Amino acid sequence: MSEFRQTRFEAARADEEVRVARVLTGLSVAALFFLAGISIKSWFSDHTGHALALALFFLLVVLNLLVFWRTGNRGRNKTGMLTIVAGLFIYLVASGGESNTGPLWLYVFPPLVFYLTSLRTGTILLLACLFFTAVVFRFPGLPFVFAEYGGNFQLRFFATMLFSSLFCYVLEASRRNARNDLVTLAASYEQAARTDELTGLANRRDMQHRMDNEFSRYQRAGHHFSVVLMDLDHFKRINDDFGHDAGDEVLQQFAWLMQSLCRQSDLAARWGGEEFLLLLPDTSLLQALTLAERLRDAVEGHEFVHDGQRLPVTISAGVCSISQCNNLDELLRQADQNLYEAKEAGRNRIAPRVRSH
Ligand SMILES: Nc1nc2c(ncn2[C@@H]2O[C@H](COP(=O)(O)OP(=O)(O)OP(=O)(O)O)[C@@H](O)[C@H]2O)c(=O)[nH]1
Repeated sequence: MSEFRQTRFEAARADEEVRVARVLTGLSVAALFFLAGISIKSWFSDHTGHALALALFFLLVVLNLLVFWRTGNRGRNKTGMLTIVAGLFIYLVASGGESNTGPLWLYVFPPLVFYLTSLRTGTILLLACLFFTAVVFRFPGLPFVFAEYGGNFQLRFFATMLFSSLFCYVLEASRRNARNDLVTLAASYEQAARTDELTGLANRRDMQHRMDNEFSRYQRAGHHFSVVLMDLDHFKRINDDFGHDAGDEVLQQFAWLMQSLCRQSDLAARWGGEEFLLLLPDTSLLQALTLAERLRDAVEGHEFVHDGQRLPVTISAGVCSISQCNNLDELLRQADQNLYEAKEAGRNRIAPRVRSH
């Protein structure tokens, strides 16, 4: 998986976590209403023990919500809620709830558990719950079991519960697959929107975005940066003399050469047809001039070959540092002016020329 796609997946996972936390808060509040309602009803139906047990679960849900609001720990909130719900279901199955209808609440568990956890953890938790239910059904004489269920109910409960669990598993698995496909698709479209198709470099839009960020960084923390605006000399002649394919190949080879000479933190972009822009973070004018000269020299020395023919390729470049300008427009204008001067001065050179350079 490419680094870009990996980042997108991580961002999607983070979004999902926030969404799940929001849904979980909603579910917790809904659970509070249900627990309070049934607890009050049980109290007035003289099922005091059941009413108190539900009130205890009510308090646990409140406590879990308060801890979450205080700490913002989503993982603990999820584990807390799952533990409470599992505890509630164990209690309902073992006690029978009101009129032995307790196990019916277990149907809520499969969708909840698959939504909140991974498919694997969900399956394990669900199997554990079903195992506990089977023990309660099979051994009604155990000390913690207060309910006895008929054979018919047991059979139907297990059959429907298994079907519901399988169905929830399949639904959740396909939801996750669809989400992953969407993230992959979105990542590839996003990458395409930021990349120049021919050279694979960043395109103008992406470069503009990165320069905006770099300029904010400069304003905030004073981190200097420089740009190198480059243009292939007499590129039209290459197209005219050797064909458009030869021109394309030169652009690709030049892009490769440029990237091989840059640092990982630098950004190389195709700025226009045969114009390229290098963004050099934390780089002074002198350092940028040195890099530009190295690149010019490398291009001059590189053998650009197409169909066995050597192509005459050189570049001119205009260099500028943000320390000389007030804003990005001025920076680009100055780099362009310097490039123009390099062309005027005879091409295959860098401007401005400095003594030490
Ligand atoms: N093969 C190819 N050519 C391109 C591409 N984009 C722009 N060009 C060509 O680049 C040439 C640029 O020509 P000019 O603007 O006259 O510049 P130049 O010939 O490089 O001359 P100077 O810049 O003055 O040195 C044009 O012929 C465009 O058609 C591309 O993607 N592929």
